[in-house]
Amino acid sequence: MSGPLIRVSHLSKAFPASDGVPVAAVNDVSFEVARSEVFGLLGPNGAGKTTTLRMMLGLMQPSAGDSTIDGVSVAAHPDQIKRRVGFVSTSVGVYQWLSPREMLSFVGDLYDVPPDTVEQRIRKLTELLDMKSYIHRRCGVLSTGQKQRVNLARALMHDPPVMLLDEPTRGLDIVGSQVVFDFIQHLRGEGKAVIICTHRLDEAERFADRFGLLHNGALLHCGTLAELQQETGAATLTDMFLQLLNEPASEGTAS
Ligand SMILES: Nc1ncnc2c1ncn2[C@@H]1O[C@H](COP(=O)(O)OP(=O)(O)OP(=O)(O)O)[C@@H](O)[C@H]1O
Repeated sequence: MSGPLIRVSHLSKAFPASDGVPVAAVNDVSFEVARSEVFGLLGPNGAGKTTTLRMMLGLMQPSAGDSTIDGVSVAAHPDQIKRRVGFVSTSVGVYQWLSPREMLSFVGDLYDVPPDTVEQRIRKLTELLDMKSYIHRRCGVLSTGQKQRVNLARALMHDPPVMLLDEPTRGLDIVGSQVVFDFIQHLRGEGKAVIICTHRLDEAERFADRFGLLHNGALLHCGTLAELQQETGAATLTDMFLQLLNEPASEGTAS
């Protein structure tokens, strides 16, 4: 289908708070991501990144707005979203007692991928992510970097058009991080639409095509690095953020 693979429109989430004033975790956020495009959704702690991803995945009901993945609305068809999205997060664990091979095969079954295709994909992903030496080892004994490779492979087993990555390099060394960057390049080459949430602004600057800067639930800036530089007058994403953080907080509570 043509048009952006991801369309987030006027997405909002307010949480009730103990003092009675609701917290606007996400406030009227809209953006789009095209095929083969990598979008960096960036923001300091508590900016609303994870809440945005959770709503996009259909794991949390928005207070307002909607998001569509490959033309399918999460509000109308939450059950159809998971087939269209791969999700990588450091908090999504691997199954301790299964080997990467068994786990990938299990995930393929879960998504009704035909057995021949499951085998093909396991072979391809094992090669792509260089997992051959530990593909039969129990996941529980793998290193953090090896587990993350299994997680990346798992997210691609059902070959979704869209990939969401939440802090994919957290806890990884320079080699592990490079594996993630290469994986992102691979996704781009495969025509996926990719969203990455990260605090590593230096990394984001290297691999993302466009950026959305979230602060207190609001998307304050959205565009390419050149566009953001022009808009904010700052040279780097880090400088842009320092500038944002120094602005008086006007958001944060729902109206
Ligand atoms: N279930 C919840 N109930 C109440 N408040 C919540 C809930 N989930 C998130 N929040 C609040 O919403 C705001 C946004 O949280 P969110 O986890 O989306 O931020 P984030 O940008 O992912 O932060 P971080 O980078 O620290 O992971 C925070 O103020 C958080 O405390």
